[in-house]
Amino acid sequence: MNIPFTKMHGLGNSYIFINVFDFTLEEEMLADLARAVSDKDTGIGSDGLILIHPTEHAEVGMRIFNKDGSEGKNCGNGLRCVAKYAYENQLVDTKQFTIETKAGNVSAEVHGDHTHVEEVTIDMGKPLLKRSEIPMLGEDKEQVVAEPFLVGDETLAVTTVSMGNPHAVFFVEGINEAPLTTLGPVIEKDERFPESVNVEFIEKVNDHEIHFRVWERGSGVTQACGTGACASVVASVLNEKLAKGQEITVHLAGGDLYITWAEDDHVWMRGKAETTIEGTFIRA
Ligand SMILES: N[C@H](CCC[C@H](N)C(=O)O)C(=O)O
Repeated sequence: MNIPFTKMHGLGNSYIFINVFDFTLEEEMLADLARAVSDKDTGIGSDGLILIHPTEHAEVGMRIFNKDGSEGKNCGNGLRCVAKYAYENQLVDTKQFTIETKAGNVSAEVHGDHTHVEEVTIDMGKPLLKRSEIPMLGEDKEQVVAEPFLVGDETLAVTTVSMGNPHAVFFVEGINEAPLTTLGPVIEKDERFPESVNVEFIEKVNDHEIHFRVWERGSGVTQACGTGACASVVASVLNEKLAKGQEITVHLAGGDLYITWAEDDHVWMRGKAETTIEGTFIRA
């Protein structure tokens, strides 16, 4: 089976995009296909697979699959790439449009023209903050903010935020020493998170900047995570480290995202999206 694809990334968080407006993929092959295209040796190499699909609920739809084949419900870097692709390939004819995700619709605005979109702004909607909405097990209380979290022989302080997908955010001193590859995979699969969890370690730089590193559910260490950057700004405001209504520069390994948790509770994300490869994946 010859499958046309486009490889794109948001700050180095790369996905293989397949436009299924005019190309049919069977549902039962998607998890295996995500694993296959993501493999750097036998596939194309990426953090996962994203389908760009028609929908009656928005101008365009996005489904995201992680490197391990699991399906996520939202993807900030993926959304910016989908918006770029949709406008450049004239799936949409306006610069502002909606994109359907498994977590609901978001609004996108592309910056550029039909020949090249440089940057995209997404209204990611409102974060979900109740323990049961993350979801996270434990006594049901309004929010999980700086809650003691025993992992191994360490007691960390966890703040949880959902952007339609679950995030566990931890503040560290010295981002380059964050226990990303040691505690990341352990926390990801911790039984307190029945749907697993994306794990972020962040460090405040000043009132307008944070450093950010991520261990992603189903993909491991990635260069960037848009929903994680949104969750990290929300967590920082909840911990009174940053102020609501301010644009925050989030320094991710792959570059900077500009995130604002607005007074109306909507989270805004602005950043680049880039295309690197167009080709055909040959699937036995
Ligand atoms: N990299 C994505 C997040 C993928 C989330 C996925 N790992 C999951 O929730 O299972 C982003 O830019 O938001």
